Amino acid sequence: MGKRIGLFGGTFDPVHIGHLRGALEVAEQFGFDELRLIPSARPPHRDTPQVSAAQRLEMVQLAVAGVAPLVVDDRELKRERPSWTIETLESLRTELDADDQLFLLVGWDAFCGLPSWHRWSELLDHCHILVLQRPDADSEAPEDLRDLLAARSAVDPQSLQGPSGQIAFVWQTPLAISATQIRQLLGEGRSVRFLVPDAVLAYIHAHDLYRAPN
Ligand SMILES: Nc1ncnc2c1ncn2[C@@H]1O[C@H](COP(=O)(O)OP(=O)(O)OP(=O)(O)O)[C@@H](O)[C@H]1O
Ligand SMILES: O=C(O)c1ccc[n+]([C@@H]2O[C@H](COP(=O)([O-])O)[C@@H](O)[C@H]2O)c1
Repeated sequence: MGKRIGLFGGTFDPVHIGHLRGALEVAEQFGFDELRLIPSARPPHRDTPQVSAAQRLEMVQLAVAGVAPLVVDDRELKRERPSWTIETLESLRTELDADDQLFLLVGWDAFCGLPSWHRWSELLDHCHILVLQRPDADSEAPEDLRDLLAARSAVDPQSLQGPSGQIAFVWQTPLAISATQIRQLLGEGRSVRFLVPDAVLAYIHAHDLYRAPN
């Protein structure tokens, strides 16, 4: 039987417990052999992050060290172009067996933007998509996703068959935490303890990240 591999891409500016708790819960529900967190080097649809890709990567590495099955995949940092997910999937597929199942985790807000992703109609050729709820997000799917949802949604997330091709909505503890909130708190000189792992907190302070310019 093929492996079950989860993928969770993000800007992770910085990684926080909304990402980490969701990732771990989904990994347990789906029995993933591994769940790869993939920091974007150059996120396609947003301004350049405040913190370098290398530092965002280091924070993700600190956050998941020793927390199986979460691991870090740094392939997007090695590409000299926007971090398009379709290219990440294509590159992963060249390393895997044909029957390995890939599950791309995306938060609801990211999922709603799917039709604007590079070559988006090809994504499901390579993976299943698992959508994580975000308590702070709107609940209506955009018009241009309705046909896809009607054709590809699985009623029971545990019933996803084959290496790719379906969409499922998954439950995880709702945590209304965002990296934006964390950057804002730090910019105001306030604490982000318990919103990020202690090792990430220590890294942020050691490198003086996200402080408002004097
Ligand atoms: N609290 C959360 N619960 C569930 N999914 C989340 C949560 N925070 C982020 N995500 C998802 O994680 C992925 C990466 O998110 P990202 O790194 O942009 O974090 P963010 O908190 O949304 O950042 P920002 O506030 O800077 O936009 C996206 O698919 C996003 O929807
Ligand atoms: O491939 C694309 O065109 C694309 C467009 C927007 C976002 N993504 C990916 O979606 C993930 C979440 O993005 P973000 O901006 O919310 O951190 C991250 O892995 C991005 O690389 C991908």
